[in-house]
Amino acid sequence: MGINISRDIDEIGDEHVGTSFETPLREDAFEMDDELKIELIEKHFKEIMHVLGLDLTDDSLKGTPRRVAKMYIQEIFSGLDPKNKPDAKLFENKYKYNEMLVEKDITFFSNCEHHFVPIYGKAHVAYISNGTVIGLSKINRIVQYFAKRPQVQERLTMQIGNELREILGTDDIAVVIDAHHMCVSSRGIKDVNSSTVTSFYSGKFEREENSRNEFMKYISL
Ligand SMILES: Nc1nc2c(ncn2[C@@H]2O[C@H](COP(=O)(O)OP(=O)(O)OP(=O)(O)O)[C@@H](O)[C@H]2O)c(=O)[nH]1
Ligand SMILES: [Zn+2]
Repeated sequence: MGINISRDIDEIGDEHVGTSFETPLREDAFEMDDELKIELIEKHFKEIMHVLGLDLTDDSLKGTPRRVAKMYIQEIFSGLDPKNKPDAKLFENKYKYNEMLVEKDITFFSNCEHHFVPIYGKAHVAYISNGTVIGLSKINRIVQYFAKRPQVQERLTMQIGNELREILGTDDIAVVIDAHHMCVSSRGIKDVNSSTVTSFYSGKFEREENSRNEFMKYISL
């Protein structure tokens, strides 16, 4: 495929201003297949290591550019590609369970889009059924899918909330994320104790303090 990555990077420019909670992606982001992406990242990561002065003939280092490239595409940034989006298995709410369902302490690992170092923490999610029920593990999978992108925590929170709202066909969704940013702890200000809390409330969770308080009680933040 004749994709010139240097040209593509130059064309991004400085003007891109995100207007929503969508991850800012180039329009042709999915024209490259995974193998080509891995080859290109390998090539460019090799150059970064070379510039750092590392000896790429060293036994332990020579496989690193490809390892990093595979890890980016197949693991830590796999959530950029919609083909990796989890199928959400839905069931009819036969038992007429009308209270909130809370899936809490969902551990996730993401990466900060400003520094490309880890963000890790817990997501807590609640919804009130509008006739359909989602398989529990699918909630965790949705969190993991959006975490596997370069992220800011605000956007991650909103992407999870919005996806659940669409899949479940209800506005009654709550998401709280409590996370550590290694760009804050391991470099820069080097604060190892602070964490960041973000929330998404819609429907009853937005309107009714009682619903929010009940959710808070369950996740005991
Ligand atoms: N709002 C928000 N900011 C984030 C998130 N992750 C990292 N940041 C911040 O993004 C900012 C980038 O600021 P810059 O001043 O361009 O980067 P920097 O010079 O490396 O800043 P320092 O981290 O203060 O050294 C930093 O303040 C980070 O703490 C996030 O999820 N949400
Ligand atoms: Zn950062």
